[in-house]
Amino acid sequence: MTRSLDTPDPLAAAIEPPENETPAERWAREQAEAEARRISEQIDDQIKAEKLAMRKRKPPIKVLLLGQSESGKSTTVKNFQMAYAYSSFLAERAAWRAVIHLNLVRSVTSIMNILAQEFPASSIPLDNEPPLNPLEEDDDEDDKASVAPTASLLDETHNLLIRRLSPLRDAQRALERSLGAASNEEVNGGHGSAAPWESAKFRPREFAVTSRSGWKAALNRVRGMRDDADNGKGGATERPKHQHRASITRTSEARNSDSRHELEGTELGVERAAEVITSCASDMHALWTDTAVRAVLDKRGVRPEEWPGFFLNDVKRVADKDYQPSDDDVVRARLRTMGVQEHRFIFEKGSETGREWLIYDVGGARSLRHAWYPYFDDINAIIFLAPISCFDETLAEDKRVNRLQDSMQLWKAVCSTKLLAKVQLILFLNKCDLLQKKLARGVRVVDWIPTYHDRPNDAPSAAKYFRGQFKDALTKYSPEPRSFYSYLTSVVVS
Ligand SMILES: Nc1nc2c(ncn2[C@@H]2O[C@H](COP(=O)(O)OP(=O)(O)OP(=O)(O)O)[C@@H](O)[C@H]2O)c(=O)[nH]1
Ligand SMILES: [Mg+2]
Repeated sequence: MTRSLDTPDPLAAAIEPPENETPAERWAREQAEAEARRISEQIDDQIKAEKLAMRKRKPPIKVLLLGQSESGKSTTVKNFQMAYAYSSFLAERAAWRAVIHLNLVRSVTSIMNILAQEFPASSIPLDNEPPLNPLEEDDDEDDKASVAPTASLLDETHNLLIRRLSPLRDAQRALERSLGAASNEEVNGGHGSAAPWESAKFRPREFAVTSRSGWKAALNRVRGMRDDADNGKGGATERPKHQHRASITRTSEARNSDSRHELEGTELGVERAAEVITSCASDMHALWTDTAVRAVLDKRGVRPEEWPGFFLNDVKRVADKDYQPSDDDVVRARLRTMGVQEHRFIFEKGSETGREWLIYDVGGARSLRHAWYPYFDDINAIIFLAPISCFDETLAEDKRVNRLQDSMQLWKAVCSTKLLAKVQLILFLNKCDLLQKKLARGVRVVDWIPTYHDRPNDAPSAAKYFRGQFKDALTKYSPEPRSFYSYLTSVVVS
């Protein structure tokens, strides 16, 4: 449709001064127009300044964390976040409660499974899951936990105690359902190479969840709903800052938009589990402090204190109905990483203030390593974690493989990867605290690593020896010479 030229222009008519405008009205109108122009120019200037700052801003630093499962990668991210971007750590802290509850319940049900074996004609139902020890699977013939029952140290009171604790199995299942696949420590299909990416190159990047998506966002939302309900507020009220943050990533939105119904299911599971945990608090404490129970665990060579995510020493606090995780609890909590997680931090202090860091935290189990390769491109540094306390342990996913040996194979593969030839490698020889404890109680390195020969069986000597092995591998396998940076670390204060 065309407009005839003598039809008045509606836009011009709209901004034309009104007819019969008085001088006072005209003055007011001109003032308003001048103010509008000033605001518009101010916005233009602001946009220009932001564009300039964006251009000047240094590119983000990209760090990839590598290492076998349970080497401490995610714990390193938490430490990093706590030290340099504490507000984002704080925003996520409450969401860890469900993970810590699951860690606690898992320890208890694992101990219950071990104790049940002390009652040969036991009427105590043995659950199929979880495994006897989160570090071990229960079908292993060599498993120390499957020692044949001898004259039992336990009596009917223990039997009753275990029965009273049986609701924890439902709580465990509810928490596992709520937290999803990452809550399951068993990794299937892990047999094979230490560096499966070598035969799986050039795969597209796997779907990456950010630290603020998935389970954390879901649980944060759940908390938000609960808070709203507690406060008698509707869903439209302003949510805490971290929930806005959770909703800005598409991935979290996509996952969480499923349905309110599903989230309510999650909420019910987590909250119901918390109630069960609170009601079992004194029985859990009684179990853990019972001398006969400790003697059975000792006899079977089981050391729950060394399990990842061990909270039984804090049972009264963690099982309290008003429990909120502390910083330290979050660092000690264990949740397996699935796929590759991208963490984005803006430094809040130090000389790097304002600088953006991207940290990629990978799943370290053998079956998850094929997903690493796409992240080797365009990376500034790799922090490689090798837990050196594990010299006498085997992989959860392949019981034939010694954990230290697996770390070494992985390190050699990373050192020799051509795509990483110019990338700075930083080695964390981690879990030094556990190494110290292990050697102090008499475990001998030479019994597991014959080339250790007659060196002193203390932590500094063992760490020095392991460090030397990793350094030699770097020199031997790097496509071109590069410096060796290594640190002895304990990323958890124990
Ligand atoms: N005592 C002690 N525990 C540690 C140390 N580093 C990590 N842990 C614990 O070991 C467990 C596993 O650590 P994570 O950081 O989850 O391991 P990960 O490398 O991310 O494992 P995946 O996600 O399976 O690849 C957690 O419960 C940590 O608290 C350490 O230096 N000392
Ligand atoms: Mg992890």
